[in-house]
Amino acid sequence: MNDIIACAAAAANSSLPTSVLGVLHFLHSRGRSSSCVHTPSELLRDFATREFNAFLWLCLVAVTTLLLRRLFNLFRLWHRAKTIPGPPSPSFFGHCKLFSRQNFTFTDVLSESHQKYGPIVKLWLGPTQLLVSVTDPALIQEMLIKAKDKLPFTGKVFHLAFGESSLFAPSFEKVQKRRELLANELHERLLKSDDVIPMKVADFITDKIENIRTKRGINSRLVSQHMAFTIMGATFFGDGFLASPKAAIYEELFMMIAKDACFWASYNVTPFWRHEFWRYQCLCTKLKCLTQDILQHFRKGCKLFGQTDQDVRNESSNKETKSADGAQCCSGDDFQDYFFFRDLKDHQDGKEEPCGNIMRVIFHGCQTTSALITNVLTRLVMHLEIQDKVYSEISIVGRNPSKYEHEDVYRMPLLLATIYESARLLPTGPMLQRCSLKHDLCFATGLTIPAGAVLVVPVELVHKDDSSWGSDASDFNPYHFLSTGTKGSGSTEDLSITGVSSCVLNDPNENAAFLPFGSGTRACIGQKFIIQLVASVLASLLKKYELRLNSGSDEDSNTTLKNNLHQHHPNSQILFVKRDQ
Ligand code: HEM
Repeated sequence: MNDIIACAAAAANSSLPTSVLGVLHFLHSRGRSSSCVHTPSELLRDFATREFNAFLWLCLVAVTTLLLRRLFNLFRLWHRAKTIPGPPSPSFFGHCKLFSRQNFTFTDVLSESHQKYGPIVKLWLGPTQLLVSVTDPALIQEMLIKAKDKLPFTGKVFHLAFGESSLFAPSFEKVQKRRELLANELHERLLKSDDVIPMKVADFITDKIENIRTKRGINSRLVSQHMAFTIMGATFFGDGFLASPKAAIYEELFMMIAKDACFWASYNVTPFWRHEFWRYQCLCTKLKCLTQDILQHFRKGCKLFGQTDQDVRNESSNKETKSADGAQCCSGDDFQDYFFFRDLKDHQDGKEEPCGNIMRVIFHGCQTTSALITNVLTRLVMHLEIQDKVYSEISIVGRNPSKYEHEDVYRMPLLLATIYESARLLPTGPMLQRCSLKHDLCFATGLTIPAGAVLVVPVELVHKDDSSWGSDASDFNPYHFLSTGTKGSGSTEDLSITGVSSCVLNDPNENAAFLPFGSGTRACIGQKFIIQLVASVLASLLKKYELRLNSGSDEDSNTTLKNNLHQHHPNSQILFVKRDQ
């Protein structure tokens, strides 16, 4: 024993860990007090058992505290939710079974509940998951301003396809800076007088339509996808990009990824064991490399895109960067001077994918814009009287072009109203979703929504609510966005031909029940920008072509929800009939 003590003393002077000293002290005290003699190994085992028991006790206390806290939160949630009206929960598992009832969608369940219980209802998605749906415009406005976060799984589609990035992230703190930068950039572009992207984009699209026009017409979804991609591509890579052979590859890759993105994100556990998943991941990597490749050329003033195909091939082969055929992508440092990265060096956390944000925005912009254009085209071919009036409006404005042609769209109230009305009747996203994970949400009315509840706005119900839109809320009527006034341009005589003579476009965002672009803290920042571009492109198209529904295609305007986007179903074939000019 003396050896052991000597050892301990030596250790005390050295840097032995204190736990070892503890063992030695323990052995020493045991050796002195116990009458029976234990071997050191027995003593060590005894000590280890006690330590292990202590550890188990600690774990037990920690887990019990955690569970008690959860239980406390659960009771708090149940107690606070009591004040919110809603159908009684049919079982411990909540209302989930209701949603799986055949031919009964989530919106149907919400619609039924709202009719019965008023503009704010709760539904239990499970014993611990509370969903609160709001349809009252004033409450919605307040809620969308106060609840800044989205659910933790929001953006999984983007994350899986494009890696770690800040835009579209659940936490507002994380997206805030990027939102501001992108919004400023888009705003600057709108103000730039020499930015004639809309005209070039429109020319490019008309050329394409000329090439793919057949006697049977063009599939509306296909042409809309192409228009949306052209708009987004020109916006982020410059209009020279459109003429590049890489544009077609890029578009194809994007469409392939868009088709499967929601499917792979729907897995709770990412299916690493499936070959198809790895094939999808491979496509995503190719897209990433191609984006970097294109951006690198963008940095050099987009000269590449004005060059011949041969130049493109030569230049590419000299580069370390490989294109869509796979392999190595260039480093994020190469893009530091691209506007998306400007001023962001201080905010980059190092984990972000260099092109993640651009791919996210292009993806979101393409998906939503193409859904909106399909929707507008379908409305125009189904309401020829409106198409004729829009055409008259375009012709009149065209006779007196403004200083910058792309500003002319602001002198076409009926065209803009048609776009807004199409977005109202078929919003691209059926639901806005928010949450406040940490704090209860207190409304001016005194209502409190407990922290942790999922907040949703069933946009379609709000958009078709008679109390906000009148008795014809479900009908297509662009005049919902127009009011009679004295503003407008062109001669009164001319404008009276259009039937919208003294009509003025109301600011759609003044109506709290208009939410295709969301509202509040996390509202879409691309709204103004995309409306202007879509209107410009449509004006150029309608000036050149009369749109007709191919008699063979189905006029049924049933809608489906695909990849979280509303779509007309079945797809209409549109004839682009050339006008005499
Ligand atoms: C017709 C086209 C578009 C529609 C219908 C649309 C719709 C939406 C909607 C509904 C949201 C969510 C808003 C909310 O939760 O309150 C959103 C978010 C967003 N949109 Fe759009 N969008 C469109 C085009 C664009 C474009 C062209 C851009 C950029 C160039 C853009 C950038 C964004 C961004 C960055 C967010 C994320 C905001 C955040 O997470 O904080 N959008 N958009």
